[in-house]
Amino acid sequence: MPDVIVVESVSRHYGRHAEVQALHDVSLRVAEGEVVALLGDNGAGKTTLSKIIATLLLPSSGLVSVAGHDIVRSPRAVRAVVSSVFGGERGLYGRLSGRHNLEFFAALKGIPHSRIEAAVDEVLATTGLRDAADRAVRSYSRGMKQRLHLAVSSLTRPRVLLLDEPTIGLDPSEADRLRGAVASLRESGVAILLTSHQLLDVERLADRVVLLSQGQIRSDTDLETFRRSAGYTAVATVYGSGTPPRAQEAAQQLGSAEVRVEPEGWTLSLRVRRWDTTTFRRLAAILDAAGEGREVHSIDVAPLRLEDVYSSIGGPQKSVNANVHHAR
Ligand SMILES: Nc1ncnc2c1ncn2[C@@H]1O[C@H](COP(=O)(O)OP(=O)(O)OP(=O)(O)O)[C@@H](O)[C@H]1O
Repeated sequence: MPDVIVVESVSRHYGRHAEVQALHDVSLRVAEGEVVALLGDNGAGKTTLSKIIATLLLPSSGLVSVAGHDIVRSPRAVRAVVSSVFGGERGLYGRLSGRHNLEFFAALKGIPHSRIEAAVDEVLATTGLRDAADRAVRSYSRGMKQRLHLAVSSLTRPRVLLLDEPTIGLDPSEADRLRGAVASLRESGVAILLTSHQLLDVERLADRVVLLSQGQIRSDTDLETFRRSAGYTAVATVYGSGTPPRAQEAAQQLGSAEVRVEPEGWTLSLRVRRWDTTTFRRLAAILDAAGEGREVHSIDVAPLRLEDVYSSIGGPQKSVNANVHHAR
C-alpha cells in the first residue's frame, strides 16, 4: 500500500527563543488503509504532530507530505484530503437533525448540490446513524454525536483522518460502535492517525503503534511486536491466606512479582514470560513450600493488556521488580 502520510525528520519548537522543543527529528509513515496509533504521555508532542499534518502549524524543520502534497508548498491540496475529528459538543447544530447538519456541512465543504444527498446517505450508513438521521442532534447520545463528527469528516472522502481520543467519555457499547465506524473507514482505504490514551482503541483498531516521548519516537512497531516488547505475556494473580509467599523468590523464579498483604489474606501478582507447565510447576512449588501454613483460594491468569505494556515500556519506569506491600 502506498504511504499517504510521510513525515521526515520533523522538528518543531515553541517560544521566542525556541525554548520548548516539542518534536525532535520525528519520522513516520502511514499507508493507505492503515491505522497508526500515536501513544505518549501528556506533552509528548502528539498534538503538535497532528496539527502539522493538518497544516495548522508549520514544522521548524523537516518535510511532511500528505497524499503526495507538501504541507508547506501546497497546504490547500493537503487540506482537501485531510480531515480531523476532535469531537465534543462543539461544531454541531443541536436543533437540526443529523441529516440537516450533514447537508449543511456538505454544502460548506463545496460538495455540488446534486451530490449532497448521496454523500450524506453514504456517511450516515458508514457511521451507523441512518435510523437516527432525522432526529434533532440535541437528543443524540455522546457516542452518536461523536459518530456524527466522524460522518461530517468523511463527507469529502478524505484520504487521511486524524482522530483525537475518539472514544473518550463513551460507554463501552457506544465506544464499540464508534470503533466499528472507524474500522469501516479504514476498510475504504483511509489512512488514520489515532491519538488515544484509551488503549482499548489502540488494541482494537491499530495496525502499528508509535510511541512518542519528549518529542522523539521511542518505538515504531506493529501491534504484536509492541505487545511482546513488554517481555511477558500474561498476568497471574493468586489469592490466599496464611503465610504470604516470598516476593523475592517468586520474582527470581518467574519474572516479576508483587505481594500484597491484607488482614484477610494475601495477593501475589505475577507477570510471567509465558504461562506454560514450567511456570505452573514453579508457581506450585513456591506456593506449596512445606511447613509454611498457606492456603491458596484462587488463581486468575489473564493475557497481557496493552496498558501493562505501556506502563512497562512507555510509562513511569519501574526499577524494582519484587515488591511487598503491607496494608493496614
Ligand atoms: N503553543 C505552545 N506554546 C508553547 N509550548 C507549547 C505550545 N503547544 C504545546 N507546547 C509544548 O510542547 C510540548 C508538546 O505538546 P503537545 O500538546 O504536542 O503534546 P501532547 O502529546 O499532545 O500532549 P497531550 O496528551 O497533553 O495533549 C509540551 O511541552 C507543551 O507544553
